[in-house]
Amino acid sequence: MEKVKGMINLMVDSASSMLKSWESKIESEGGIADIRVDVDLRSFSADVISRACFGSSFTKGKEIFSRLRALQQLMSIQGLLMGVPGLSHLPTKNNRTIWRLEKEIASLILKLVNERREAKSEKDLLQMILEGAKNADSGLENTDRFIVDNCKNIYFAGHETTATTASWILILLASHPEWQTRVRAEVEQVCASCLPDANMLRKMKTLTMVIQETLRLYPPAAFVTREPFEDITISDIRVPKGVNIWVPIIKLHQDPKIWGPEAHKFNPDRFAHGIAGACMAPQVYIPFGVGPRTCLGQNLAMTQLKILLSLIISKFSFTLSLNYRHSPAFKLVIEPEHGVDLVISRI
Ligand code: HEM
Repeated sequence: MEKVKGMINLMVDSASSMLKSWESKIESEGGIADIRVDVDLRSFSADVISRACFGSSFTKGKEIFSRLRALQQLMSIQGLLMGVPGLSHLPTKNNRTIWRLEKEIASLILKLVNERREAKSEKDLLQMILEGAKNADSGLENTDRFIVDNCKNIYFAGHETTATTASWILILLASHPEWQTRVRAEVEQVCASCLPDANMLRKMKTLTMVIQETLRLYPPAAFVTREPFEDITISDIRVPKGVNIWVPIIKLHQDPKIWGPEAHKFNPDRFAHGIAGACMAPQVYIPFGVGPRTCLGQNLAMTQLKILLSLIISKFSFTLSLNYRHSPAFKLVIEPEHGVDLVISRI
């Protein structure tokens, strides 16, 4: 969290430039505009992850992000078949495109890495990955693979999930104006027309509840996966060593036996007394996973979401556009299939 606090200014900076573009659009359209926001949210979170972890901007990583997005779309077509052994080695049209994209992403990342090696920059995540690779000392091919895999992981895990969560939050606030009003009142009271800082973010209780409830109903990561290293028994199910176990987060998050009869309803108040107060079994609330492999970036994501949302809500009011079609879809993350269109006006 201490490291994340040092990133707050760059997050405010990235969000502000996106919101300026919304302001100009609204002004040019006479005070109210229908804006497709999900693409902007993705660029915003890509910019934050590029600057926070890789010391470069979104513009520089743009080609990597666009190929990762194409890769994500292709891999989601395979859906649950993804875990079937051998399938990814068949030279189908999809697989051949996936292999091409993976090669291009790898060479773009290595290009970025070489520029960094020459520039000898500060100790950000990329620098730590490079040092880790040096220490592993396992031959050039393996070293490059270590670097590429780690960078790819952070690029993808760090921006799609956060951008998608921001999309779902805006959809839910647009369709629950009473919560929009409550969050706006809190932000106005806490920030008093100043830009948000770490201390202010800590005080945003209502906004935190809204984020928690959104992550309950629309957890972007659909599954947590595990592989047993030996034969195990869970309840009365025998799971042999090496079998992939997929835990569907959404089933746990919306089980009426755990969350009550209104489990499917958007009600951030259920988190008024924390996660333990919200349900019968707090260990099933796992939007960021669980245990030693829990999400590495959850503080970064929560901070980024609070900054973005507090800035949006203090400047704009919004409703769902008639162009919006509700269709949560599994595309490696659970995202709004047809994008997010909002009708936005200045306050
Ligand atoms: C709302 C945003 C996010 C959500 C919902 C989310 C969710 C998750 C989930 C469910 C896992 C799997 C955990 C497990 O298996 O127990 C995970 C892992 C991971 N996440 Fe996130 N994540 C988010 C944002 C981020 C960000 C911003 C970053 C990077 C800075 C990040 C980096 C990672 C990494 C590196 C892992 C793998 C950790 C490991 O295997 O040790 N995530 N995330």
